[in-house]
Amino acid sequence: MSRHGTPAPDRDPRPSPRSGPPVTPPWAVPSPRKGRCRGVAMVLESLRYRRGSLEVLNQRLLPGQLRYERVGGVERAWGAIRDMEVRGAPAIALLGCLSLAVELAGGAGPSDDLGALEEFVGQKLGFLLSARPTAANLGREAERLQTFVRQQVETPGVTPQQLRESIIEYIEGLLEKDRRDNRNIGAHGASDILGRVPEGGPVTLLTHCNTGTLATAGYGTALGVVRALHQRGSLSRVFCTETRPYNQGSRLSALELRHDGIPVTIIADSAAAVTMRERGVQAVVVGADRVAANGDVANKIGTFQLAVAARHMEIPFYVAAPSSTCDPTLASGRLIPIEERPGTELTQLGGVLLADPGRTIAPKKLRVIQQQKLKKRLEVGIRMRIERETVQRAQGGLPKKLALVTAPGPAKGKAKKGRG
Ligand SMILES: CSC[C@H]1O[C@H](OP(=O)(O)O)[C@H](O)[C@@H]1O
Repeated sequence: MSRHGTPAPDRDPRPSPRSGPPVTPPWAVPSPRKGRCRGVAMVLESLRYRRGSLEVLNQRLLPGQLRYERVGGVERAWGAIRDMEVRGAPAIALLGCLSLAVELAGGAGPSDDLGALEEFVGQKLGFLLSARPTAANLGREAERLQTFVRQQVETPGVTPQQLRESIIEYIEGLLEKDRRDNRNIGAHGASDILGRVPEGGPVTLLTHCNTGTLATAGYGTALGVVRALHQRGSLSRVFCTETRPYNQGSRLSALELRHDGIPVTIIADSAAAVTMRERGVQAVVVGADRVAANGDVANKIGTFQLAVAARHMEIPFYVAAPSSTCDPTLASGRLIPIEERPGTELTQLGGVLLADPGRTIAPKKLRVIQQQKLKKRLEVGIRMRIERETVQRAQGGLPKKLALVTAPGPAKGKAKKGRG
């Protein structure tokens, strides 16, 4: 009986749709020893490196299993990158370079000829670059490393052993640099967001994919902004898209945010626009795989529609990325190589068949245009595209002799087409 005297409705025996029975990943079951779970220290790191030894957290197994796997060299790193056991543009770059450092520490490569050692390094980096094409970071770091090696080779008196040592040290320095960069990105992003909201927050954000500790050496890029806001006491909540097909949002971002006690809610990808409108999202923050010279951004599939929805609702849209993600050699996003992934990533989930494996559009990276540049170009581009498509459809249904007045096309060389 309710307190109003009316009979209480029969209790629905099913778990509430809002919160089903919580299933804790077995590795995260608290153990009596403080700060540890089932004997595993509760620290989520994508890479564990000591000189001569490298282990990676196999992200394909998360959140069900927390398993670190040994990477003895470049070949294993290539496989881990291609199979997305380690993913995220900065983590890919770090894994590639560190796997080379491990090989060099183990004595691989020529030991008596500077030029031959330089060539060995170049070949290994070239091979690593073939694993996944879209993210810029590994390519940029490889370029910087090769410049460093050239300088060392040209330094009078340097021995092959010294060159080897200096390359290892250079690569080891990348880990700390990445963490530092991420903290700076987080601080700048947080300040900028807070500067735009009344009374400086707290703010509600929406993010896509995983750009956190697991995608970097630590702290994260877009999730670095989320972390910085949380540390300042200025984050109300972050909505995190599940990010099909590989679910980096629900499997990885939600995991690491909850792990750090940051208020996070997972939403279906298809709920993003309505969440922005109904749940008071004040900024969208995403990472990037590559940023072209004109500011075009390539990022996880689904980013473009978030940018369009944010623009429509006048919600600020941030792309958080380190300089190694920027590729000044490409004039525009149309030149960014876009990764094609197997269709099975869409039709299967953890080996379970979700769809008839007929024709699928393989999941791939998608280009978006940075919000700062969205203002006019995206708006005009979208409008013209809609107009063109409407006109084409209308023309298809018209008698041949009737003409339609069409909107002027984009100026030559300035056309901007979305992909994917
Ligand atoms: C700071 S991670 C950058 C980037 O990595 C993600 O892609 P993936 O999981 O395919 O490697 C996502 O696009 C992030 O924005």
